[in-house]
Amino acid sequence: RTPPIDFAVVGQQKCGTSTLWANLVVNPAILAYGDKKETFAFNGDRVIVPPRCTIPLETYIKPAEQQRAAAKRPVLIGDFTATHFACSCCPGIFKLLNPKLKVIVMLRDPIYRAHSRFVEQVQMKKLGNRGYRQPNGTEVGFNASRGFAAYVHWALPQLEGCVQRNEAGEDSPLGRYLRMQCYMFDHIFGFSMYDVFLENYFRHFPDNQVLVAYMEDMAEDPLGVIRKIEKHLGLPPFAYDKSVGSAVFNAHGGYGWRNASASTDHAGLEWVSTGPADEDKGALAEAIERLRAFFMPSMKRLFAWADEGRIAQVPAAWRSVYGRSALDLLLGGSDPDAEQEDVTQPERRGQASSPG
Ligand SMILES: Nc1ncnc2c1ncn2[C@@H]1O[C@H](COP(=O)(O)OS(=O)(=O)O)[C@@H](OP(=O)(O)O)[C@H]1O
Repeated sequence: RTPPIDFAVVGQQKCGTSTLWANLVVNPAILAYGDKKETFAFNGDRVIVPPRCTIPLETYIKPAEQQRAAAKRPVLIGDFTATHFACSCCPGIFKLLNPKLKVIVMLRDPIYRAHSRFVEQVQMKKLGNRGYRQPNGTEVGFNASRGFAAYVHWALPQLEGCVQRNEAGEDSPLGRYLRMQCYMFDHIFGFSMYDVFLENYFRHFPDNQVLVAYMEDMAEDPLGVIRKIEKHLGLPPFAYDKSVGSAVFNAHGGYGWRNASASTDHAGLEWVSTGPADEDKGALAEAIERLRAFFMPSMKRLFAWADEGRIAQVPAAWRSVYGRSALDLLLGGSDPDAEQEDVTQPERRGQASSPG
């Protein structure tokens, strides 16, 4: 039996997956499952615990088989649901569906990703509410008008508390699973804990079936990223239109998977204000420093995997932001190779512009 899907772009949510989808589906050798971006087949948009891995798989397999037959040409079918990354049971289901599945993970600076999701959820008036038929996530009860910095202080203690409570399991499979669930309850910060979710995929798939790409690289060299993906999928290079990379999809100010903004007038790495509370630069700087410390251990694991060749080399800016703690700097002195960025000034990070 031919597996229903050949590849899956599993996320991460808010890391440029819509742009990737819009660019890739131009290639006649590629079909998006169901001809749409998100299937949400095994995980929803927000806090879904447990995710939907118990759906009758037949309902997923049959439409894919029909789509393949209807194509009347050899195609690779891919599921582009960006929330399948932060999903405890998804890799297991995918492995069942296709043990040779090619997995693609797109990542982005974790603070920018979190901020992008925060802005989107505030603008869509969803932040702070409980999703339909979903359990209480970390955000529930938070008054979104209090701004990003306040959300950091609201959410991080909850995440840290959850992880601490479950640290007794240490490295046991149960301990790891419980800690992953902590992060699944917060689609703002928890979903940026990339190492935990990547490790979950590595537990089910060999390294060479998992390609990790970066939004920062896509912003700089879109065709370069597409070529890497084609290679990963075993496809020859396709002659894309010159317009590839000239648009950014699903960006703030123009949400929608099919909604394109010109990349010349829109930088994806942009710090956006959601209201008066976000104008307090001191509070923002303190919150960002807290986030940097929060993500640092996770990011250092990614750096180690990149150095071991398990994943592609991370964007250089990540190392200067997350590579060294204040203590490292104090004890180790300055690193002449690492350009130190002042992460307390969000407008100086990447191509960010000043809040407000
Ligand atoms: N090429 C390129 N360069 C820079 N930035 C880019 C690019 N492509 C996508 N983006 C930014 O990615 C964010 C949308 O990510 P997703 O499409 O994965 O979002 S979603 O999960 O489908 O909701 C969204 O970020 P924000 O605008 O900060 O919200 C996009 O602007």
